[in-house]
Amino acid sequence: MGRKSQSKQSSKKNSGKENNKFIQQRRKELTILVDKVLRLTSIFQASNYVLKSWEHQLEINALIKEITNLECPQHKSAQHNRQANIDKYIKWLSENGAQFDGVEISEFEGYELGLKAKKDFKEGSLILTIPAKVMLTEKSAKESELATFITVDPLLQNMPNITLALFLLLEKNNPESFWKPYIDILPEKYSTILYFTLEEFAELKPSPVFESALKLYRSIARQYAYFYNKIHSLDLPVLKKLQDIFTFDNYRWAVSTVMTRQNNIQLADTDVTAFIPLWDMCNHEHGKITTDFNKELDQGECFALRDFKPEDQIFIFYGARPNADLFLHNGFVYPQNKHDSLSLSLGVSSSDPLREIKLSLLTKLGLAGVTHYSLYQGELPVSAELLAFIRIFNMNQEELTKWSEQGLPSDLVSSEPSSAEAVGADIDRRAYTYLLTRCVLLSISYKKSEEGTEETLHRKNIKLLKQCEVQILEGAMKYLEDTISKLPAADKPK
Ligand SMILES: C[S@@+](CC[C@H](N)C(=O)[O-])C[C@H]1O[C@@H](n2cnc3c(N)ncnc32)[C@H](O)[C@@H]1O
Repeated sequence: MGRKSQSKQSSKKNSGKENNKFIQQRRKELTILVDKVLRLTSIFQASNYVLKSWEHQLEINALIKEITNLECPQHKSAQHNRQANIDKYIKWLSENGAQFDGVEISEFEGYELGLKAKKDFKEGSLILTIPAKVMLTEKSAKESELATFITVDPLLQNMPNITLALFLLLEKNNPESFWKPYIDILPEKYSTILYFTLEEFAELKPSPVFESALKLYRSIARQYAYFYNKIHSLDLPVLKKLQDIFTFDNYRWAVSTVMTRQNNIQLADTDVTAFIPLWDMCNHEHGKITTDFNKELDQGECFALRDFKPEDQIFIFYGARPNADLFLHNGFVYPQNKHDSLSLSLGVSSSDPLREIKLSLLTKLGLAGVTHYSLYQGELPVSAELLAFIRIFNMNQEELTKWSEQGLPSDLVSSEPSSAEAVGADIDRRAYTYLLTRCVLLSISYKKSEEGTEETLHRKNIKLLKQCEVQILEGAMKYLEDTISKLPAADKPK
């Protein structure tokens, strides 16, 4: 061997050593950061936690930023063009028995991809059939090499959505994956809150979704830290495969894919979390559930929720879910949402001298542990539970004693005229006026809230969400004013 090639080899060896040293150093730094995330996200969430949650978020965000800086240079996935992968996807679906005659995948402004009708579909007619074999499910995960980890991990045993996210990551990294054509048409990133900047989180205020979003982010950061530790400490071949691909960025992608696309299907009498290809290309509109799993034919079936004409976008109904839920878990807001509601945080203060008796009445009605009540969009904004709470909250000692003497004071949880009569206009006037004041103050706080100027998809969604919440408040204020004005004149003082 010549001197030149010897020195080449030794310099290669040296650079290999350097590289190893660098990787080890990076691992060490990551382990320290991940431990900090785990500790921060495990802090007991006391009742005054809300006050601290923002400070907490700042700390967690700073750590995650350091983590992604260390992780990402090596593992940034190459940009991919979804459109370019559609043909292969369609071929794979056809070859595996999916039926979708008269339907094509197309881009729609404001929706990314969706399904387009190429022929007439009458309401109730069959649009798609998707055989179980192309579905990527928690069952597929349990039958894969991931099973060795699932059986020893308590979190995975109880959380099929996380199992599915880890399985998706493994399959994404497997060039031979049966689901490769499916995985290749998935979005590269999402508009879920896992992709929000700190400024965007802050702009959510005063929406109650602000707290839920921080909570969700903390929970995913905690999961990431938990699995990072497991993946780098347990001696399982499948975890070795995950070591290089399990980054925060990849985990939030996998979790967001699950959040925005998962479905539940009944396989052999058990509920299974699944990705259903093509079906999950349908965007949401108001309607009814028209998708089902046909056990006999072992396939998912999707029927038209209304008439669709050629060139129309084909929508499905994602279920009766408020915008807060769609925003948090699906990364969009549906302004015409007939199932929208606003969550109000209400409780009896620890300094209230009538706290005990109020709590005991709430307990009788099964409302003792309830900390949030819904205000609905539409004609009847006050739920029965909210009405019961505001009635009890506004009672005096004498009224509380009287209502406590009844076995089950069910009239309190009803807005029927006979119940309203039993409760009396005095209590209801105080109750409705209290709620009206709450709504007025809340709606003022929305007007004062700050908004960013840059119009990103995240900001568009935040703005829409807050507009929908203000609409619910305005509807409720109108309803409450009307209701108060129709109450019988005040009872004469005794
Ligand atoms: C099951 S996927 C539907 C296909 C998706 N558009 C795509 O490009 O892959 C659900 C996602 O589609 C988008 N989406 C669905 N319905 C929507 C709607 N009514 N308005 C805006 N975006 C919607 C949201 O990003 C949501 O997370």
